Parts: sequence; structure tokens; C-alpha cells
Amino acid sequence: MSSSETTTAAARTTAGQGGAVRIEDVVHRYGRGRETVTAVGPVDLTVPAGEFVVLVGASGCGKSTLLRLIAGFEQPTHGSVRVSGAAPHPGSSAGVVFQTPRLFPWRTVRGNIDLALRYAGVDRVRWPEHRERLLARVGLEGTEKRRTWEISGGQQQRVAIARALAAERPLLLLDEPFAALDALTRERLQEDVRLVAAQTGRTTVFVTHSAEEAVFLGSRIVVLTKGPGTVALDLPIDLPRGDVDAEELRTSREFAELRARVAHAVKSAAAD
Ligand SMILES: Nc1ncnc2c1ncn2[C@@H]1O[C@H](COP(=O)(O)OP(=O)(O)OP(=O)(O)O)[C@@H](O)[C@H]1O
Repeated sequence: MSSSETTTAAARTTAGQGGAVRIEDVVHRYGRGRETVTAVGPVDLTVPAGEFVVLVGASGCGKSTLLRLIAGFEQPTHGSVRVSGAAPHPGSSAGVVFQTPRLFPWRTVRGNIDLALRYAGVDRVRWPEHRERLLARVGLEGTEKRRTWEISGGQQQRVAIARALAAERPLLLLDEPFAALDALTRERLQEDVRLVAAQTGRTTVFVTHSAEEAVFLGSRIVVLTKGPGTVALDLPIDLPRGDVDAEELRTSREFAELRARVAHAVKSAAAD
């Protein structure tokens, strides 16, 4: 079987297990009375299982709020959010990766991954096999015994991604996970996340400011208006997925056209 066939088969298998997101008429407000801030809405958005959606928009337009609603960290003020057909439950409906890795600094790489496996309810005898697979998946072989301060920022973020994958939830949520990294590390991690999502078939929602990152990663891009965020543009991205030559993709004319289109939409949505 070719790698793209394997990818598609894996995608189908996991897609069948759920991870679909349904957001119906959602509005979210913070605070009360005169202090109220309407952060999001109204938003309607359906993300079918296996899709990679990137939410893009200017600072403060409500991207993180929307992600927090999907994760179940916040309850919508109005409307409903469903993950795999049920109300999302914080910590168990999705694997989540934040802008900063949020690792346990006194633990080793191995300790951080093992903790995630324990929370995921994986039988202890199977931890080594799971750990090895996860570390290989994010390119961290051989770092098991290192403390988190002994590895780079990019490697720390890889540990955070491995931890989010450990739970084997069909939904993966990432909130600007590469914003603090240098350009080269960022590109490498984008390539890894793109491949991991394709290979595992996980439904993915990724938040970013960057049109370039959005076009590279997404099978669909949703641009939000300035706050309160509503959907300004919902654009399918038909670039090849799976095991592709990233450099070729990034330098293609199609890629450049899509990046320009998304950048323009983000700018107009922020100005309206
Ligand atoms: N806990 C909170 N309490 C009050 N207001 C909040 C809270 N969290 C976010 N907000 C407000 O809600 C709006 C949307 O914030 P949110 O963080 O979702 O936007 P964002 O698009 O992710 O921004 P950024 O790209 O800068 O991270 C902003 O006006 C923000 O100030």
C-alpha cells in the first residue's frame, strides 16, 4: 500500500469514530452588566469528521474563545456546541495544544508523556509501546530522559503535541501553537502537524493569525470578522494532502494565490 493510500485508510478509520464539531447559533459573552464583552457570534459552523479547519482573524476577534467553547472550557452564552454529537467535556472531548507548551518542568519528556497516557486510561504495561510511537510521530526519539528545560522551545511544543495525541481523542484543537517559535522551527512543526493530522485522520481545529500557516495546514479556512467574531469567509483548500513535498507546495503558484486571497480576506474582515 502506498503512503497516501495508508493515510486515506487511517483517515477513514478515525473519521468513523467521530470528532465532528457542530456549532449552532453560538454567541459568547464575558462579564456582566456594563462590563460585558461579546467575544463571538452569532456563529454557525459544522466541521465534519476528518477535516482540518483553520480559524484565522485579527487579534481579539474571538478565535481562542471559539476554540475554548469547542474544548468545553467555556459554555456558550447562547446556542449550542456539539463534539461527536454530545456536549464537549473539558479534558476528554479533545486533545488540546496551547501557545505555550504547559509541560510539567520537574518531569522528563518521558514523565510528561506517561502522565498523559495515565490520564487517557491507557493500561500501564502498554505505556512504553505508546510512548515510543508518540515520540517517533513528533520526531523526538532519544529525548525521553531529558528534563523539559534541557530541550528547545520547538521540542517542548512537540512534547505538548505528543501529549495531546496520547489521549487518542478524534478531535485535536491547537491554539496558535507555533507563535513563539522561530521561522524555521515553525515551518518544520507545521509540516509535522500536517502529516500527523493526515496520517491519524483526526478532526483538527487550528487557530492562527497567519494566512500562510492557514493555507499550508488547512483543508478548509474560516476567516472571522473583528470582534465579536462571525464567519466572514469559509474557504475549502484543495491543495494536495498526506506525504507531500512541503517546499514544492509552499512555492507553488496555487499556494501563493490562496495565501494572497486569505490575507486579503483577513484584512477586510478586520476593517469592516
Ligand atoms: N476571560 C475573559 N474575560 C473577559 N474578556 C475576555 C476574556 N477572554 C477573552 N476576552 C475578550 O474576548 C474577545 C475575544 O478574545 P479572544 O482571546 O477569543 O480573541 P483572539 O482572536 O483569540 O485574540 P488573539 O489573536 O489576540 O489571541 C477580546 O475582546 C478579549 O479581550
